[in-house]
Amino acid sequence: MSDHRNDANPGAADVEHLACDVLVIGAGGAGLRAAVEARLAGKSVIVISKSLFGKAHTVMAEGGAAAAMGNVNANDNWQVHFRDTMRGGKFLNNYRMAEIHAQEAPDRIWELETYGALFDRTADGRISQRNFGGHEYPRLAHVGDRTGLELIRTLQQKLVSLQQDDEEAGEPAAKLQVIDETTITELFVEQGAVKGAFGYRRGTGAFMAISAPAIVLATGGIGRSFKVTSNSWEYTGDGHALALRAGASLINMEFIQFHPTGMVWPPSVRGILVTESVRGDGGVLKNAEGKRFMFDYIPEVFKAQYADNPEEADRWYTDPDANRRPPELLPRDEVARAINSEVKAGRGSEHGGVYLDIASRRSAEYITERLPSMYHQFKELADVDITAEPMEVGPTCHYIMGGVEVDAETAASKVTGLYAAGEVSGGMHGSNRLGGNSLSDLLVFGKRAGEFAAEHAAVTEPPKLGDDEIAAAQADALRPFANDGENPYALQAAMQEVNGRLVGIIRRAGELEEALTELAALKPRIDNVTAAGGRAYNPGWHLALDLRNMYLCSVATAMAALERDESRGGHTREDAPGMDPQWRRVNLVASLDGGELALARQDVPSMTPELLGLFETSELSKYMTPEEYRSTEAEDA
Ligand SMILES: Cc1cc2nc3c(=O)[nH]c(=O)nc-3n(C[C@H](O)[C@H](O)[C@H](O)COP(=O)(O)OP(=O)(O)OC[C@H]3O[C@@H](n4cnc5c(N)ncnc54)[C@H](O)[C@@H]3O)c2cc1C
Repeated sequence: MSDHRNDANPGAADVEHLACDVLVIGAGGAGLRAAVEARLAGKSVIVISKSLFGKAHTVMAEGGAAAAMGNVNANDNWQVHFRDTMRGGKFLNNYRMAEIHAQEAPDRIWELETYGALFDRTADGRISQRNFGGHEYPRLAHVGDRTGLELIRTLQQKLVSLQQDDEEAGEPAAKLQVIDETTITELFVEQGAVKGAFGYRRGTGAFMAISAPAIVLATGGIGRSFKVTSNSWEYTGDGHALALRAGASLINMEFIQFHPTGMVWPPSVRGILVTESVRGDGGVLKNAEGKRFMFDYIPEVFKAQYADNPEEADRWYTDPDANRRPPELLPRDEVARAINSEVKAGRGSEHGGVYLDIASRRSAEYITERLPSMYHQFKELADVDITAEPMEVGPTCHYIMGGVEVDAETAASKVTGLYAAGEVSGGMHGSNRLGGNSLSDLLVFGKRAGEFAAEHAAVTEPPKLGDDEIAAAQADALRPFANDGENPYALQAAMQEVNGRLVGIIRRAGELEEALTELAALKPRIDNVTAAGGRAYNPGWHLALDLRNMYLCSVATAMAALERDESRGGHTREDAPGMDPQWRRVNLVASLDGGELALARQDVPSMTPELLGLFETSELSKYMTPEEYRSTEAEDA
């Protein structure tokens, strides 16, 4: 290895140059599905991944992928899935995305089996589907509680098969390269269109510039901006920030999902996810007094669908058509708030959570067969045998509903040639995502992003990157070595502390203002963050570069959370409880204006009469203004 890689001041020659038709940033489900589609369209593709290939969040997904295949309950269909998704998102969803998602998810799941996936089966040999919060029927296609592993394994296998098809290039992977352990730090843009990206190899610190007329962002979420999170180290909002800096917009960044059940003990594992499948398969939540408390927290809008007594709730598992669902399976925002309230009222568990009990309700064989990863996770990390004793759980930052504003049909952002799919995109889930809807979202819109990125590349001249812009990106990446400020870990901890204390599950206007002031005070410190040592294997330097992305996302979230003075889905304002129908018509759109974040209000597009007709007027009236749902009645008539 040449010694330049430890040099904090290399010259412009120290940059590896690559080119392709479609550059995919991120190798989770969305990125890999996009890459498959773009390659199938005949385009050359490069996939970049910050972590090891195969180690994206998608691989961690446990519960399953939601798709209305109707295998377990024949009453299920795309219209019911669409309704559930809109209800879960409290009707703020981009309705067209929710419609496309519900319609196309079954095909994307079946297609995966043609790529080699094998989902668990029903007794009659069809793909099995399990219950999950907010889904009216069993809908999650799954492989035990390791569904994401099967998804990633299959997509990787498909990529490898596509790498074998290019004899003319001489090198099998020439037209479908995967470059892992590489972080993209900047996008190159000219006259409103993307033309490439800049990054560095994490192992060596070597720089890379890739020219491409079409780029798909598939970088996942922002969880690492919070201390207690189910997200792993690489989720620092890079794609969100890259999009902003390139001129794209982010919508609804105030909506962050705190999953109700993360581990709370021991401290070293706090935040690690406890899958919702535990509740889907019969687990119930109890407080320190042994009370099954969720019956006390069923909101008015959900009373028709959720049982108000344990007998009916338990009967639902064997006879879902004649009984209402257990309240433990309310959408995640409701359950997380309920747990928060129990703990606050002094009825929490020993370590500040509540109890999740499946041991007293299902046999040990059932638990170890249905939830093998959970069994091992608790045994190894907490020395708890979940077949014999309850788990201690509490809310953990899990998913961001906000993200890059995209066109529903094409996944295109506002910047020409820039597409976004998966968790980095916004709109699909409205104010709250239903469990299982992310894996299906990333398959449906990953495919679309790949398809339309390939289409754009086909009609666009290969771009050229200028030496000056590459040198500027390189100088930005090297700045932490020349700075004389603070350690990046201390700054990340400070930012996490502000977000956790002031922008968490329950928010108040005064605290959000305080958060914005405290974040602003962090800005010059982040600009002056210092990296010590050389460029090879230097996680401190990597974090120093990630910090500015976390900062932009944190400010966008706090600004939007302050502006939206109502409570909806993953945004709860103690000083503005309840949903306001006027706010249901508003998306908050963040963009950069002269380097500063600016927020604008934008109308939520109205649903078509056909889609509105899928709901009872009595339900629409809980979310919409009278003019909105009455105009529907008039159109229907
Ligand atoms: C523990 C856990 C369990 C979950 N269970 C479920 C479930 O059962 N069902 C469900 O629907 N959802 C589930 N989710 C959510 C779901 O897994 C994620 O939302 C989804 O996988 C995101 O997929 P993605 O393709 O958008 O991004 P990811 O899978 O998160 O992949 C992002 C990729 O981008 C790369 N990347 C990031 N930044 C950069 C950069 N700057 N440069 C280059 N590469 C970059 C990363 O390295 C990674 O390869 C779960 C999430 C977690 C954390």
